[in-house]
Amino acid sequence: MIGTGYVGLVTGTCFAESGNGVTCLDIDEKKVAGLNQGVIPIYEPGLTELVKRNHAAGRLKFTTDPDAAIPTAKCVFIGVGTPQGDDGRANLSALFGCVETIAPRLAKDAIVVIKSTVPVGTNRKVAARLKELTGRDVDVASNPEFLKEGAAVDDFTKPDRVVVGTLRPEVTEVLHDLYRPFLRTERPFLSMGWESAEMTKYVANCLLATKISFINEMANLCERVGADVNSVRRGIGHDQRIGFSFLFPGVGYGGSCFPKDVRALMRVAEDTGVEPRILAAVDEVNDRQKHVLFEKVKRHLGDDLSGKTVAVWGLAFKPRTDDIREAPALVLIDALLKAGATVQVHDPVAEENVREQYGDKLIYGEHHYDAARGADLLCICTEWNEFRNPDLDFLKHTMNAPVILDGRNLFDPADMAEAGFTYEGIGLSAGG
Ligand SMILES: NC(=O)c1ccc[n+]([C@@H]2O[C@H](COP(=O)([O-])OP(=O)(O)OC[C@H]3O[C@@H](n4cnc5c(N)ncnc54)[C@H](O)[C@@H]3O)[C@@H](O)[C@H]2O)c1
Ligand SMILES: O=c1ccn([C@@H]2O[C@H](COP(=O)(O)OP(=O)(O)O[C@H]3O[C@H](CO)[C@@H](O)[C@H](O)[C@H]3O)[C@@H](O)[C@H]2O)c(=O)[nH]1
Repeated sequence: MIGTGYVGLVTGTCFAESGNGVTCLDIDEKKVAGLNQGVIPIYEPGLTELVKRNHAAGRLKFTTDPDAAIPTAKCVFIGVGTPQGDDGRANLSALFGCVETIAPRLAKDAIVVIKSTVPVGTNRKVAARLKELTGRDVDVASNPEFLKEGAAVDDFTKPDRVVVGTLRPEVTEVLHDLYRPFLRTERPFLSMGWESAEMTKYVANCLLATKISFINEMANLCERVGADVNSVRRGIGHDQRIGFSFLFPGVGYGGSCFPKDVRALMRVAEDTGVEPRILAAVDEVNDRQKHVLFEKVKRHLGDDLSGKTVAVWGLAFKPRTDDIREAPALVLIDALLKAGATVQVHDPVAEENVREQYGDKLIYGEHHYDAARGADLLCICTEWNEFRNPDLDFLKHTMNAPVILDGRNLFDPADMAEAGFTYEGIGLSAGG
């Protein structure tokens, strides 16, 4: 397994858990040294125990040495990052770097499996490059990953479906066998061509992102017309054609996937002469949504925030992860700092990552109540469970003013008014 990030470490560990011998290869020496000592570089529920158990059992190894990982492998999974490049396209330099590394070391019948999210055409290019480098046809399979951070182990071991794109049925069979332990209870294993598998990953993410931007736009509209988006959600969600999932309004989607994948598919569309109108709107609505809380802050405290203290609860792009890539909270924090505010923050697990980026520009509360102490206003950016039932009386008396701007709609406006708070969510109305 090449790459020990969210996808690589979870995939490698879960394959080891189902009885396979897995060697994880990464270029990050610190990460690999840590993993060999049981230090898990990311926060992901349930992962630490699995890594430690399989490492101790000798089924899961970590190395920076390609010679220790590649020559004996029957399948070589590539799960390195494919971040957004300068022009919005996916940057595939790490992926093709791996191809150069593995080519001279590949066993004769090894299958190369691309797990990273890659634009259409990439598997074909990888196969062509491997042929140039090895002088033979190497089996290449597309196997996009659909796990969510914060629920990665669960998603991997109980997938809604597994998608593989291959050229040969024999390759499909090897991957089917590998995934069989996770496919009991009739979970589908879907085999298709390279291009379809590559597109499936982008289409899934872009549709989910579209739902979020759509409901965010509707929430903003609800606010203007005095409707309540939660009531509207109930009103539409029971229609089985619509459903309830992924229609929670908020401060915009973040993370290492949706933002970059929407933009990468836009570039693919443009490159092939299709104008990506919906994708462009999804991206633009999301960028704007990340500023909605700051606009609300200014309405409450004015444009100049010097001398004001603003608290921010939740820094990760979603709960149960320490990942702050493209996190909406950071857009808010940047705007608050620029306007002169003192910013006091708390996140149950992402604080260390934020500290690396912001240092002493922020005040870090050990507890969420510490971050709110003395604040003129509290913003909520991530729906961590521990934020859902605060001691409102305590909060009211320790804040400088009882004002909450809730980017995740954790509370009922009527309850908050009764508790003596000025409270605004996203698209909420006191009338319900
Ligand atoms: N994070 C998710 O939830 C998620 C879910 C599904 C798919 N994906 C996709 O999976 C891929 C990986 O994402 P991630 O979040 O796990 O990335 P990540 O940034 O967390 O980890 C990538 C790892 O690859 C390593 N690496 C980079 N170049 C290398 C090389 N040449 N050899 C060995 N190791 C190398 C890095 O050191 C790092 O440890 C991306 O394409 C992403 O779009 C991510
Ligand atoms: O109703 C919703 C659902 C999500 N979000 C936001 O959307 C972002 C992404 O959330 P989520 O999808 O849960 O997390 P990711 O870990 O980014 O997972 C997505 O991206 C992965 C990487 O490609 C895919 O594998 C997953 O299937 C896909 O859900 C977060 O900022 C959430 O706050 C909302 O605002 N409203």
